[in-house]
Amino acid sequence: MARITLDHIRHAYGPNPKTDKDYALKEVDHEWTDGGAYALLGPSGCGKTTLLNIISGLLQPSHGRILFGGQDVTTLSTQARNIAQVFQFPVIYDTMTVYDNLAFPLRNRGVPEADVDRRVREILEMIDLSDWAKRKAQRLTADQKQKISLGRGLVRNDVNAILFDEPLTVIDPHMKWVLRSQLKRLHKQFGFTMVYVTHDQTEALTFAEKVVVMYEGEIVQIGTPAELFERPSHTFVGYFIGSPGMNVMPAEVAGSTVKIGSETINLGYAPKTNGAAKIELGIRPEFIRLGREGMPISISKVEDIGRQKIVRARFADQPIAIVLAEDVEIPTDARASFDLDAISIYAGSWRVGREG
Ligand SMILES: Nc1ncnc2c1ncn2[C@@H]1O[C@H](COP(=O)(O)OP(=O)(O)OP(=O)(O)O)[C@@H](O)[C@H]1O
Repeated sequence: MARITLDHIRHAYGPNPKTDKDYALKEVDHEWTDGGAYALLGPSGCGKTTLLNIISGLLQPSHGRILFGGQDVTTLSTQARNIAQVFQFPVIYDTMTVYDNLAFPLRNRGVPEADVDRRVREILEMIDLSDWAKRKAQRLTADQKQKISLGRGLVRNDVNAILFDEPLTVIDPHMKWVLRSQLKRLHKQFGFTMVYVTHDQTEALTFAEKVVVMYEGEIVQIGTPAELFERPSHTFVGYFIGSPGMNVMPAEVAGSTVKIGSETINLGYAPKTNGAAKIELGIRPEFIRLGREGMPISISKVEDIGRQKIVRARFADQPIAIVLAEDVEIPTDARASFDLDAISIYAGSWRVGREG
């Protein structure tokens, strides 16, 4: 397995890119750890596939270099990069048996037959297809075929990285959960470097150690699931991660106080806004408390979602969501207070630190 270095990579599909807008992938300059499990997460069109294709070698970046374990592979073909790939739809040989499909990548590299057999049996067990080993693949359902594709991706343990492009799209919801947990376990056991593309936050947050959140061609944060939840670097991460997403409200900062409409909150520190024009305050719905004290709000709706309830309200003329445990009573004429440690201040959509 290998460390992946993305060295000042950018990509434009059209000729002569001039401004940032011309790039489907804006500058990426990161190093991904050997043996790390990364998920590329973001909405449709944000550049996930572009970045994955640059890593796999299907696409040459317009700028920058890509290195595996310190070796420049920018101009190498997909095959020469020694990676395994699992795509959204099954890529298998219909006329071969399930067993032979899984054995193919190993036999292709001259692995001794005894090792092929041991490894194929392990994978068959993992994807729960041991009983189907001798059947022709064409007789299988779409989701069984996709399990073979996954198995083929995992069968070799001498690859630099395994790349997954929305691999669970055709898998039924229960099996999705099972396979995701198995992938995670395999990662722990074998330490594969894995890159997993998805637009589904649950999938990204349960699979990955590090989630790479992309928005409009840019990586806006790379972090653990907890970091993305507690300290979103960009308002988009706040909206996109969590359900409901973070409350983001226009604000004004003066010293260590922040004003939202006519409400003033003392932060206890001065945020470093550097005179930015667009200032916002972000707070996740889980960190707002309702009680008799605090700032005025008007509640419009309470949604019961099982162990929690979501309160929809207006605060300082802004819509706001609040998440409470199911057994928390909401007082009449409730007022709201924000957990100060959970407040983030954003200047031009990016989270700012403290002055001094
Ligand atoms: N071959 C291409 N030629 C021109 N533009 C392209 C090409 N492929 C992608 N794009 C554009 O690049 C941008 C990023 O697309 P990309 O497919 O990388 O996003 P994505 O996040 O993978 O989206 P999806 O989840 O829909 O696959 C989009 O604006 C898309 O229209």
